[in-house]
Amino acid sequence: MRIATRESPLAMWQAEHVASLLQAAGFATKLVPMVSGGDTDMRPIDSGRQVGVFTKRIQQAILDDEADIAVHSLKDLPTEVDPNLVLAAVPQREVVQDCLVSNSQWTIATLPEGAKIGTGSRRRAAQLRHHRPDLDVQPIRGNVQTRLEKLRVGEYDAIMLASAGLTRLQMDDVSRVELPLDQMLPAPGQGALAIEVHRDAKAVQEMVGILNHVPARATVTVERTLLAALNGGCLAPIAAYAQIIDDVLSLDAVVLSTDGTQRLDESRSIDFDPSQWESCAKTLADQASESLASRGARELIHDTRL
Ligand SMILES: NCc1[nH]cc(CCC(=O)O)c1CC(=O)O
Repeated sequence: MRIATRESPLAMWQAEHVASLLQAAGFATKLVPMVSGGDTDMRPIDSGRQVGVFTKRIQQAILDDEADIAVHSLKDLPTEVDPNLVLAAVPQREVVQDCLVSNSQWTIATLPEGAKIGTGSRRRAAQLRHHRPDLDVQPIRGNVQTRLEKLRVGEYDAIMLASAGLTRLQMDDVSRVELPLDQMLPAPGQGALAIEVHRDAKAVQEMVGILNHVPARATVTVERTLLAALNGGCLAPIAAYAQIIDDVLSLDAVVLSTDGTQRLDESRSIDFDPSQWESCAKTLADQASESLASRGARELIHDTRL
């Protein structure tokens, strides 16, 4: 099984993780590393570029038969699907939270007045500004290691990252504070992996299907359906986190203005039936997106500045 992946350390870890799961199931694997446009172009991520900067090159490898499966961070995968590809599996999800990384274990509450915070994410920026309008939020680019280096040399007082990335890279020595979900709700799909396969490669789809985790698949489907319904794209200040606890599928979602002054939130739940996971997920997402849209969510996210 040829596995297409980006070359960044995090992407390589993720691909190796999927490879080891497939090996444990008896399949031989081979990594096919490649460089995506998102890795070479260091402009802020939304300055006139299309969505999918991290995923297109990897997807192309499947379409060109250079690889059998593509491993992505699900969060980076655009909600618009390529008709020639199928999402064959979403493995069990890891820690979903974001964290604040600084040399002083700062929390959102204890950050010094006017501190300079690095993030490329409007979702993170807006939630942070909502709590702390005094902070100076500035763009940052590059992979996890590059960002940590910028923090180390003092370009920023703190940066925000997904905890999943630091956990996967075993960066336990990095001084960070996990942010509570009620202050910093994650991006749709954060902490989950996505495995895409060619539409026609039915045998590969079936093999990879053993890695699919129905609760993970259902929860990310809720989050991504909501994002798509609000025309969000991966860059919008939309946060969503779905969970299944005791056969109840629940969703928390937040939509903000970029400056953080306006904030709409939504929480709802429905009974979860694993055999109907897709319709449960879509029903919950539709109810939530209608509620948010009726309160002006689509108008809020038009502003594309950081
Ligand atoms: N956009 C980059 C990206 N894509 C996925 C992750 C982290 C891993 C994950 O969320 O699954 C990251 C880095 C970050 O947000 O800190």
